[in-house]
Amino acid sequence: MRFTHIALQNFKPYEDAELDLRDGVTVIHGVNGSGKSSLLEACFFALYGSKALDGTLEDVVTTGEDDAEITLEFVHAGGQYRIDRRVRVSGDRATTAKCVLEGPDETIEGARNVRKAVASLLRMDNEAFVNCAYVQQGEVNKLINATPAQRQDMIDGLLQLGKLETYRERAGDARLGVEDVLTSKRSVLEDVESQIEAKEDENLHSRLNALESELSEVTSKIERYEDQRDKARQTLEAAQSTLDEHEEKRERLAEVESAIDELKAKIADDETTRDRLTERIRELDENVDELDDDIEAAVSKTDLDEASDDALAAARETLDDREAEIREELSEARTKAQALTTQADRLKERAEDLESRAKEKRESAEEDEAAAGDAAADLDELRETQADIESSLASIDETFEDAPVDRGDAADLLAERRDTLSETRESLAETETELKNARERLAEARELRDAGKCPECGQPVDGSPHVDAIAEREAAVESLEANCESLESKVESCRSAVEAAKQLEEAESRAASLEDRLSLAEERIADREETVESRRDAAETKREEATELEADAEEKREAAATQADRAATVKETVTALESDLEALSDRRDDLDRVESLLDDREAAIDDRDRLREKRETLAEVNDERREHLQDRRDRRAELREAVDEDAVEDARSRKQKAESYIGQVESDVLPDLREKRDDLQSKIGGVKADLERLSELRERREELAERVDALQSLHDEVTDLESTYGDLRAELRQRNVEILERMLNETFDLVYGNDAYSRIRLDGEYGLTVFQKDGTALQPEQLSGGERALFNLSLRCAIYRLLAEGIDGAAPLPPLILDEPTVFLDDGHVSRLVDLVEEMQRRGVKQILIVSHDDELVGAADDLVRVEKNPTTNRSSVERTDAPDLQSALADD
Ligand SMILES: Nc1ncnc2c1ncn2[C@@H]1O[C@H](COP(=O)(O)OP(=O)(O)OP(=O)(O)O)[C@@H](O)[C@H]1O
Ligand SMILES: [Zn+2]
Repeated sequence: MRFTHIALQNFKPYEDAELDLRDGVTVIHGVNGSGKSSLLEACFFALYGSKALDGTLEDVVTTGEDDAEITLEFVHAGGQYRIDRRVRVSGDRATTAKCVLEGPDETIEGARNVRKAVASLLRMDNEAFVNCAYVQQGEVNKLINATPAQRQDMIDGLLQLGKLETYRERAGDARLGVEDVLTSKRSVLEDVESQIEAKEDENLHSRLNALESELSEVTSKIERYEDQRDKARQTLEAAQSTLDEHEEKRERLAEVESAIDELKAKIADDETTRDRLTERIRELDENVDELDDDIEAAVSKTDLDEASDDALAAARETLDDREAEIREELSEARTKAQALTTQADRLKERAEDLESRAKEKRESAEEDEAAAGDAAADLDELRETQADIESSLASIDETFEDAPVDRGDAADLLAERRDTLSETRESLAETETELKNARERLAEARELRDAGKCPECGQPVDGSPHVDAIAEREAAVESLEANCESLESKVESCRSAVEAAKQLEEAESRAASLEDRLSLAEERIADREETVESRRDAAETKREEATELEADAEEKREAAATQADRAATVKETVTALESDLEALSDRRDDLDRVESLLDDREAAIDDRDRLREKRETLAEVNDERREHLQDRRDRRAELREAVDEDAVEDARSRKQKAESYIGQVESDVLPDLREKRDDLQSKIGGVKADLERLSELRERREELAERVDALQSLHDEVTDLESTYGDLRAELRQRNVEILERMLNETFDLVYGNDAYSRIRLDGEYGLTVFQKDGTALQPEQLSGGERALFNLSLRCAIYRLLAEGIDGAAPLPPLILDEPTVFLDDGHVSRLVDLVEEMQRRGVKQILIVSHDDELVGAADDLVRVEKNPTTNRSSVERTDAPDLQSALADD
């Protein structure tokens, strides 16, 4: 197995690192803390995950980062493999977010699964890996200080000898299991044997014979008694049938007698009924006579010729015709009365409607009249207002007769005069300023002159060439003062002119508003005049309309009265016709009475005839009954003779005797015998079952004996197997111990080469002893630090070789990894270490990874890898230094 590539991201000090690993010796170098050990740890972690860590999972993630990723590629047994792991930190916990092993045949996911797969590929778990292939920094004493038992476990584990122990234990378990079964089967067999003995002691066959002969005796007794009993039953039955026969005859006699009684009673009954019928017939005859009288009286009330159905029908037809006529007339009269009443009502309604409309018109006329009155009053007021406004306007117009402008131009005049006033004021102000300046200049000139200087230029002067200047300035002042005065008076006159124009303007605007009011008043006057006229006209028209409507209403009322009168006349006709109908109904009632009397009479006659017939029938029936009665009496005489009392007595005593015999046999003798028989039968059944059980037990004994023999031989085999596994392991271990001891001695000689020690002994229990030349034994712990380091290296390399040779290339071992192996070594021993590395290579170790600063080891490298840490970012990087540059790289170091 060889690593081919490792890639890291945020693993411990690494930010982003990638490295191809090749065959041969790779030396990783760099200063302390640059990240060399971390690179090896990364390989180990990639293979085994958290189990490969001393610390916790979050330690592998670069402090301050959330994710770390590690990818390791390797070849193994000719296949390419790749492991990807990602660790994620969240909060203060880290978890494996991804873990995948891609192999040539399958892809495995999940940290546990990947770890198991790696352990089975390499045939070593993480512990075995550090014990064999990966010599960690500072772990010099681990194997030296271990107890022999720990060493034994470790080396047995690496050599898979532990499996033989497992098999031996399993064989042991199997042996114990077989022993358990064997013991229990044996005790069952003993139990069965003692049961057989007990059964054989019981003499089962002779007991069976005795019981069977007793049973046959009892059975024949039972048969005899049952025979006797059956005979008694026959006797009993014969007696019983004699008794039954007599009983039946007696019953029949009783029946005949009661039939005779019944017949007699019925005959008497029917005779009574016949008497009653005769009486009833007589009553009905009388009833018919009475009805005849009634019919005659009823007919006389009608105009019937005779009391017959035909005469009745004819009379009814006449009545029906008459009724039809009356009803027709009646319906006509009713319709007409209804029509007239309706007309009268309508006319009355119409008259009322017209009257109310006339009333409305009159009321409306009143309202119009009142409105006209109001308008007329308004009109008076408005005319007064009009006159007032007109006189005000006239007085304003008078004002304008003397004015410089006409009404309408006063506003313009005012504006014009105001402009003139302000212009004049401006001129005045300018002139005043000029005057002030002139006065100042005059004063200056006078001061200069008084100081004897030129008033013009201020230079001292002789004579008075500039006196003229002062006179000019005085004249200017005077003229300006005169201008001021005239302007002031002009301002005054302008101001009063403005005042006058203002008054005119005010009068003008007042006149405008008066004119507006005047035109408004005129409009309203016109409006009121129109209202007065139109409302008065309207009132007149409405009154005329009202008069017309009232006349119309009067007419309608008269027409209504006429129709009401005519309706009353027709209603009288209706009443008369209705009383005619009533009279007809009376006559119909008379006819009904005659008819019902005729019906009664017919019914009475029918009744009488029916009763007569019934009376006849009864007489016939009674005659028949009397004949039957005679028959029954004859039969009774016969039956009385047939009953024989002596025979009955004899049968009775025979029956009694038979009954008592049967009772005794059935209730005492037979049950006893049967019980005895059942008891015997069940005893025989018991003995037979015992015999069967005995033969079963004998069969079971055979089976058990066979099974016990088989278990015994199985037990012997399993015991053999158990001891074979134990022997085999001891033998193999002994062989391995011998080889390991040889290899250890070879390696130790190679790396130490000191004359003080003669050899190292590894005993069967993996105890280690070092012998000095003089034969004194030393424990490895007693060696010096450097010696222990060399001893440890020798032991590791020996184990590695043992495995590599023992496994015979079937599963090539992982690379040999040494972290700082030179720490305790002096220069001479470093050279020997180089020899050891070369020797290992010669012996077929394909890939060796060494972390070291040592120049000599660096020199022995096929490949040199340099690890550096950026001092500012504190992140490590890794770089391969190719062989040609090796020397120069070393020179810099
Ligand atoms: N989780 C982490 N995040 C960042 N840096 C870390 C982390 N864990 C360790 N380191 C840093 O990595 C460095 C340790 O690296 P390592 O032990 O590989 O150094 P080394 O080159 O083997 O040193 P030496 O020669 O002293 O053995 C230390 O500087 C440490 O601060
Ligand atoms: Zn280190």
